[in-house]
Amino acid sequence: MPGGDQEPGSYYVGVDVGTGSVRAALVDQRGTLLAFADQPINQWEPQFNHHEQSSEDIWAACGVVTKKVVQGIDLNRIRGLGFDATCSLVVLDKQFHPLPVNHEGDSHRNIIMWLDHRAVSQVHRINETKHSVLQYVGGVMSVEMQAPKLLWLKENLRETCWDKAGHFFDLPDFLSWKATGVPARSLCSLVCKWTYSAEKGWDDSFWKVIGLEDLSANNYSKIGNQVLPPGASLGSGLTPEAAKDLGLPAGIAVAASLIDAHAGGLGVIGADVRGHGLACEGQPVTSRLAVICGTSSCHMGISKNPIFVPGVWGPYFSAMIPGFWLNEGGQSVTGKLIDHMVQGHAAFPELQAEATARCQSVYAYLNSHLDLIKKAQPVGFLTVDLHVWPDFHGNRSPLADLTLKGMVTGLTLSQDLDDLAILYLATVQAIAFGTRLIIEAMETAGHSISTLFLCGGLSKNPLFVQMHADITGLPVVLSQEVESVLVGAAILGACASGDFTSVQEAMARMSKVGKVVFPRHEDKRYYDKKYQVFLKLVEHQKEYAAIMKGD
Ligand SMILES: Nc1ncnc2c1ncn2[C@@H]1O[C@H](COP(=O)(O)OP(=O)(O)O)[C@@H](O)[C@H]1O
Ligand SMILES: O=C(CO)[C@H](O)[C@H](O)COP(=O)(O)O
Repeated sequence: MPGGDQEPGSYYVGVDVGTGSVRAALVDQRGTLLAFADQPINQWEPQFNHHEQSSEDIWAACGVVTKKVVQGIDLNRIRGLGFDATCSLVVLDKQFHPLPVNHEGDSHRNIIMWLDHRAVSQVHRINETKHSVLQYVGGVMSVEMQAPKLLWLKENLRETCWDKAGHFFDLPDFLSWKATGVPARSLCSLVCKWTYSAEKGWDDSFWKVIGLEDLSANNYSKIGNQVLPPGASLGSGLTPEAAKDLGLPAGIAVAASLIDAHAGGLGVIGADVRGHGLACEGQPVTSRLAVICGTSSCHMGISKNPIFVPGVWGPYFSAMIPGFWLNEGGQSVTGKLIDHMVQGHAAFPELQAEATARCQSVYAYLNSHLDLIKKAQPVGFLTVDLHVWPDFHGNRSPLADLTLKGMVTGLTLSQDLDDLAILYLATVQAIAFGTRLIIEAMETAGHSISTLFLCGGLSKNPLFVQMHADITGLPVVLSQEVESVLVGAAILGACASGDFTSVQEAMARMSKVGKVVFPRHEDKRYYDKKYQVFLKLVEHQKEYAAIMKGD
């Protein structure tokens, strides 16, 4: 029933595998979430900067959440299933069994997570080649992409992993393979993380020059030779075995997947904004920037023609929305950084006790505490002499420098709750200044952005949202459904089912504006000054590094 005129009551299941948990939702054809469930997933950090997960654990968690969201409903109404996930590297042997990605030989831990920075030496050597594929990742390959991780495995775990490996999957593609038995890869993962070109396919010379020419054997069968656009229907749909694991009907359509940030983009960027007084109303969708803020933040901007933004990933053709080029800016740790700052503070136990006593999250408690201590001034002004540089895990965009570190200036001897709240505020502001820096880089290169569309766990934090509006000077749109990434995954399932003729049509029907947060222009002068300090911080950090390198 193309054209969105399907019978009332058609449902789609979206599954979102984030860094910390797996979420599922049952979504109707208007994009409304009818049921939601989540389940935490394990992470291991056997050494500093090594982060691992288990594909078996993750698949089991998928089954827990999908079974919950379809409880009590007529399963015959479910027409499609879509997955999104973090861009982590899954390693399987020739029989599709997990292989260890660690020196301990623990094959349960067969995923190198996206935020793993073990392959620093490998990525330096890859960047030194100056190969032309690097133009399409902002000029510098990130240690978080798959090529350096593959090279690390070859150089460090040759016998236990590399020689035995039969299949290297991006996590979103692992999930769609597990569901259907079809080892096809999504254009999204291969273009964004594996140097595949939508127009030219794999580049043999790249894999050869970095020492991984063995991957080109059998027409790249280990890393993917069947490539489908996100939302395309896979094989004969959900296999009976996977149907049992997930508690869903066998044979329902399963879509080629998306990386989680890209699913968030799909879930928010196409909404009808009429009547909200936004500058993007009546303007091309290219004036919108989707910002997906979870453990990390990803800044997804699209264009009709390729735009090369130094230090910002892409341009990637058709990797998120078919027919559009995508630039993806990012900050490697945002939610993780806020949690790190808050949980590491001496007053954290007191904060936890206070928040628990009021049945609030620690963030809600901190936000109301800041309102108490701000007195007559705007809350953001509490950080007049406290400034943070947020790159505790290197800079992804636009500086593309993984050696950068976090900085805080303005510390005192105070260890009380006020001190914790103000440090938390300065951290949230630093993340928003990072977004401003990314937007400026994108605009200098040719983007013209008038409106932000935020989603992900951090968009549940009103302070985080207001600071993004105030510091960028742009209005922030929040979706009607807080779990917009899951709407994006469900849009994939809806497309695979054939209920919509295109991703664009499904986006227009299923993503909806909820709330709009406008910037407080009266505070602009203050934030401009803080931004000047922000830029000085990184300049000074580079000077310190140069001094320490000198004789
Ligand atoms: N209710 C909330 N209020 C404020 N911040 C939140 C809330 N829920 C989650 N967060 C923040 O969002 C981050 C996790 O976002 P999420 O989208 O769940 O991550 P991921 O997709 O990476 O697993 C946490 O690190 C936390 O800082
Ligand atoms: O690289 C990314 C997208 O291209 C993301 O940062 C990565 O997938 C992790 O996402 P999240 O912060 O939602 O867990």
